[in-house]
Amino acid sequence: MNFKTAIVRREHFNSAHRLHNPMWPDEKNFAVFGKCNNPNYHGHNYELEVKIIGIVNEDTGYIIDTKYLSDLIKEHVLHKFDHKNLNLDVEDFKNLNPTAENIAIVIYNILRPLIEENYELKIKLYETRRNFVEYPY
Ligand SMILES: Nc1nc2c(c(=O)[nH]1)N=C([C@H](O)[C@H](O)COP(=O)(O)OP(=O)(O)OP(=O)(O)O)CN2
Repeated sequence: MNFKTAIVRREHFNSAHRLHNPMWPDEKNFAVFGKCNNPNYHGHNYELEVKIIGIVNEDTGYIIDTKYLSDLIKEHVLHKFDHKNLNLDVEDFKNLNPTAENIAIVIYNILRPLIEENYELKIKLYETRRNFVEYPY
């Protein structure tokens, strides 16, 4: 039996950030990013959904063990991002604006090499209850 199915693991992390383009003057940064450009930074309670799509293994009934997936996310993503200032503490954002889009892409690029090639990986990241990003789309 070849059942292509998706399994999703949800995790969360809390991070501070500031949206800012260092190539622009302060006025333009404020005009584009508004309150998200506040130099004092601000925090979000991010909700992360990691979706793995693949064939269900006939022996286990699993696509991937959610405990294993959770441990991967914790070790490689949450450990780096949780209770951190993304702009100041996380190397991936030293030269990259930590928008929800860029955070989702960074998370995908961290996890992709850790997931078997024959599985699809999709990231959904909620920055607020009403704003979320999906990558790849
Ligand atoms: N395309 C993007 N637009 C915005 C991003 C982003 O990452 N990508 N980020 C922000 C702010 O950082 C923040 O997420 C917005 O916060 P807020 O305006 O408070 O959003 P809420 O949904 O909670 O509030 P509303 O009252 O519903 O607007 C802005 N844009």
